[in-house]
Amino acid sequence: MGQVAALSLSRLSARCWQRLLWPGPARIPGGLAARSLSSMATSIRFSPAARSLFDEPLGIAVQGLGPRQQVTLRASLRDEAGELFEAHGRYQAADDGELDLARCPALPGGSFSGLEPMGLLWALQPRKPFWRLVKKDVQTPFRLQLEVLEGHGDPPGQLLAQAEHERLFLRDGVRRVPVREGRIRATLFLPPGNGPFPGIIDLYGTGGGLPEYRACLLANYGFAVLALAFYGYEDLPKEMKEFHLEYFEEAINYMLKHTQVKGPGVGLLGFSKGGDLCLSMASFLKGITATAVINGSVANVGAVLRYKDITIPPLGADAKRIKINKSGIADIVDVLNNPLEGPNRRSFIPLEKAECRFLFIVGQDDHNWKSEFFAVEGSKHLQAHGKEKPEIVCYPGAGHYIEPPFFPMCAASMHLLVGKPVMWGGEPKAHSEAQRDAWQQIQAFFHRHLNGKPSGTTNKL
Ligand SMILES: CCCCCCCC/C=C/CCCCCCCC(=O)SCCNC(=O)CCNC(=O)[C@H](O)C(C)(C)COP(=O)(O)OP(=O)(O)OC[C@H]1O[C@@H](n2cnc3c(N)ncnc32)[C@H](O)[C@@H]1OP(=O)(O)O
Repeated sequence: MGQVAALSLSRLSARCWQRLLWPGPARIPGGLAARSLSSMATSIRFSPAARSLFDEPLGIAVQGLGPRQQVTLRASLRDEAGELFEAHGRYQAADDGELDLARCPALPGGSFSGLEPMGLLWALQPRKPFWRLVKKDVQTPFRLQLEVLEGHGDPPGQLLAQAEHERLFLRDGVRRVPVREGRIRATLFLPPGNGPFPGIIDLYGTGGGLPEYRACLLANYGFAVLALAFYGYEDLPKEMKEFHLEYFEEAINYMLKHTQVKGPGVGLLGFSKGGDLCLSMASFLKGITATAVINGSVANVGAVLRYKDITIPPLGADAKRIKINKSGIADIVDVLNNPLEGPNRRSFIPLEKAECRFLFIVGQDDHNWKSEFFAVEGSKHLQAHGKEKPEIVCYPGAGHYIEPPFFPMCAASMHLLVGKPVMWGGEPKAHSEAQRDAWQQIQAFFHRHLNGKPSGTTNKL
């Protein structure tokens, strides 16, 4: 093995491989031999070294650069559909030839600028228009590729170093249990050990399928989390026409009967359409202690809701209120009718019937609908009926798709109800900061309200 390889190998950490590419002999006047290897071997250091959880910060540093050398760092990953997501940052090494993203600001001209240690992740953007980063198989990691390129040119200069890092979804010991009990179509994530653990039911919105990634990331923090499908999955209804709360009631009872789920009640976490379903569950069903809604509606939307002899119609909408933004993409923020006006009030969810605590997470630049208006009106409604004031956390500059930390912001994608791409809103940096804070707020809310009683006093259904 050549000297370069030997030198390179000596730098390899046990768990983090990197392929040093011999940059070729330095073009030194007079054709002299290349500079000493040590000055040529650039290396990348991740912390943690080889793998980390997707929602955890990742330390990134580059060593072996020249004093104040200008380089471009290019991050990329391919999702499970093979679609490429990329981001790059322009940097200048310190006087000692080290570049630590925690201490060194990105210069203008990249995907982001300023001191952004995680910018290479949250600024990832797809080559395919209207594509969103989702993780379908949470048992495998995303493989993050990082390249260090000479200079700030476009196209960039020669490759100085590259490395790979795995971004995981399941912490060691967290169990993934498919649930096909009765009509329930779900996946339960259980922390290591026997529990019992505070239980949460996690609902995404319009789109069908069974997104598991938020549920499993949450289970990494000690919750038993049930990712619940409710249409467009296996033998569930194919379309969003009507929902029966009895299906969701079955999921609550499944959780409260589970030996590893702590009673007396579960938490609900709902995003978008999943949010108003959680609010309806909280209003009509028993066994719910805490409900967190991310950019949800306080009116039933998109499909008829039924429970026993009760029917809540979907809030009306008017396609004429669809705007087209300067990029030619649909903006549906005004499409829904006002649930406080006239017959639309029949769609307002009777939150006053709920016996749980509420948390509303709001992206103030949400363009799917008026999430802040919904949260404020929900709060007024609860207080007007003598109920506890809900927690409302608003994030300026955050759009509709508030996901777990470091998911890149999706500015626009196909809205399966509208049948065309829509803009979701948000500004990437503000949206990323909102995701990090919201994730902490949600965990704290559930720990506060689900861990209230010692586990010995639980009374299950
Ligand atoms: C001009 C018409 C006017 C109409 C007037 C307006 C009337 C209607 C308006 C009413 C007002 C609003 C009422 C209700 C609003 C509801 C609010 C919301 O919920 S907004 C959406 C929130 N989204 C989510 O919560 C995500 C939910 N889940 C999913 O998206 C999916 O589970 C999944 C993508 C994570 C995976 O699903 P799966 O079924 O496995 O995916 P599949 O490969 O079958 O793809 C299905 C379909 O989904 C799209 N898709 C898939 N992957 C991606 C991706 N990575 N990025 C972007 N889009 C993706 C894609 O379109 C797929 O369809 P294809 O035909 O295969 O392209």
